[in-house]
Amino acid sequence: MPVTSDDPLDEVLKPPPDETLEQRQIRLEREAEARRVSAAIDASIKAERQARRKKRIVRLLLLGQSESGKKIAMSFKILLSDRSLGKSTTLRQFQRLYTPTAFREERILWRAVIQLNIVRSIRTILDALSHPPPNSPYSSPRLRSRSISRSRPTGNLTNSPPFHPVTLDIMGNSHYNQSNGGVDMHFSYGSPPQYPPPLPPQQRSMHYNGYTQHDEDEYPDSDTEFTIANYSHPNVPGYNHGSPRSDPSASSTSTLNQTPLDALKARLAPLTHIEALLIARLVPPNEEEATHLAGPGEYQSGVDEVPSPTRSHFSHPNNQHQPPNHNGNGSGFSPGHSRNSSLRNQEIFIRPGAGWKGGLSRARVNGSGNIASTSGSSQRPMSAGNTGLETPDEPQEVLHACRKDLIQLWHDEGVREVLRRRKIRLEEGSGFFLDDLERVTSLKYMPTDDDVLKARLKTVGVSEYKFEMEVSAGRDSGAEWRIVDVGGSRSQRPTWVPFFDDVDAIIFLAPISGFDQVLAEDRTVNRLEDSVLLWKAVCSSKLLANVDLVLFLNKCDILEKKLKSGVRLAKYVRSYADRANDLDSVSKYLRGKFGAIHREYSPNPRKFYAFCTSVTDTATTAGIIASVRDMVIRQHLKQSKLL
Ligand SMILES: Nc1nc2c(ncn2[C@@H]2O[C@H](COP(=O)(O)OP(=O)(O)OP(=O)(O)O)[C@@H](O)[C@H]2O)c(=O)[nH]1
Ligand SMILES: [Mg+2]
Repeated sequence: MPVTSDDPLDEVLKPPPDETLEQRQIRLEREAEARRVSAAIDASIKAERQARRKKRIVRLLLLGQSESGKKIAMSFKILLSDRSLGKSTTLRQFQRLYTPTAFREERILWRAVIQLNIVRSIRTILDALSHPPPNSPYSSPRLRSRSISRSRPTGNLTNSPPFHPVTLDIMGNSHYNQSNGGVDMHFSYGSPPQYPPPLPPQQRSMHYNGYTQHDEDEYPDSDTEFTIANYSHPNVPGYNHGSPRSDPSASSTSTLNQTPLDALKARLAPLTHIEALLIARLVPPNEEEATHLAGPGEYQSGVDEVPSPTRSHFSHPNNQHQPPNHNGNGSGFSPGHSRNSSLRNQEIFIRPGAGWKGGLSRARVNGSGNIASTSGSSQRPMSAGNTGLETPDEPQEVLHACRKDLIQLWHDEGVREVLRRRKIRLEEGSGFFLDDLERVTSLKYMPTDDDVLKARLKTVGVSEYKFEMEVSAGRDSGAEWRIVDVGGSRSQRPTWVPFFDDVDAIIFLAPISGFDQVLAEDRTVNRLEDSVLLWKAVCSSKLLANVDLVLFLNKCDILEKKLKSGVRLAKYVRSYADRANDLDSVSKYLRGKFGAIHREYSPNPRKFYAFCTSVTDTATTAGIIASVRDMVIRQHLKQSKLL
């Protein structure tokens, strides 16, 4: 009696009813061969699985996803609050340390980013010169009156942003609340900010008072009271403006007259073309979003704190004031293409991954090279090298041709005065290369390691970078690292959630130098406060309850400069009171605060590791990254019961 089966495949696969002996023989041989191949595949899969088990995979998530976790994997995530605080720089540090060859070979690709950083800095200066503050150098009567009319306070708050008690969820989304109590992420402000602020600048503050205030000592409680000042700095002469003579190549520190200045601006007009060219090179053609042009506020931290009239011009597309252009009294820059001019405000960004590098690489090797793969050890750009003898490209040639004017502009005393009055502190911001113009505009310029770490390219999205350790690191040698980098701005934070799963450790970066600045995306929120809130959210997350947290209190180098220049933390964090205003005391205090939050908000007790970092500093960061790596590996091995 024939055996019946429910499987429709049986019907299809069964031998034909009129099969001859010869056909049967062939069929059986084929089936035997298929079984042999299948067994070989099974064996190979098994061997691969065993090999993967033996091979350690270190997953470093810059707020990104680890893999399934089925295999024995070292995985930890780097969680970074806010934007521009060093996630991508930390990633680059890992690459520099553990895949130095790949890092070196890719340095040339960063030249385009650095060129764009320079062009953007220059545009910031020229934009500022186009709208100089009243009675400052270069303010013609006409410009002066325009500037004054733009900068007058409105005298009423009808244009003020809504201002309510706010709850920040773990993703940084604000939820406005009617009440102020109960939930641990609530905080409130005592008074709304005035907007725009009155001129001339004067100290104005709003109070953040979300928690009970205590006197703190070495281990303060987690309640931090912030006073958010919208003017960040006292008018300390020379603050963050560097010395005009700091670049030995400076040809003069005199103030240009208006006419030579106009001539100089005209000579810099080709930078408009270069800017468009660089954007086209860096951004894939179909990435419409990423072609937005940056405005100054996005990459100079100095203006973030002041919602000045200049900023409001940049912030509101409908502002009556026309963007400057090279035909009028403008900066000499125009967007260089037909995009909406309001987009000039936005910082250029890339999707993470090496797509932009792939594009540049292809351009350089005429289509034959491609490093679109994110693997640091595979498919390197064929023409990349570290000889310093790279063929100069068009942007480099233009920058080289403009170098004297660029240097003169940057070292001009009148220009410095305008920047000072506008509170534009390029030196403090990201992607600052103007003190190195002589070097970086040379025709044979090859970015150094430090240059690559200093370069600024905003991240949007999530991407995993894989690389094999080139450098033997004890137990770590041969491990595969997977680092996921993400965009850190508030709008990007919802993309983090899926990556919270299956994590061994988190590195959280808090840019503590931002204590006197506000978020670009929400100018009612102090940057440090935002980090504190996000830290609380991460600590209290049940999803992450068993994950060890590592805290990087980052940008300590900028913090130190700020404190030394006379900016007092106590002005912004009232509970800091009359403690010493130096790096040691401030970092110790903030470390204590973050540690206390960690203790108070963690669902389960866990270890707390904190480091004061300047992740652009190669020497100090190397040691810190090595400690973190060892700690994570130890912890992982412990958990895997392999230790
Ligand atoms: N001086 C100083 N600059 C830093 C430090 N960390 C990062 N930077 C600079 O700050 C800028 C922003 O750093 P990124 O690493 O791009 O910031 P991010 O967190 O990836 O920012 P998004 O991509 O916007 O989320 C870069 O130009 C860095 O060189 C630091 O500790 N000190
Ligand atoms: Mg980034």
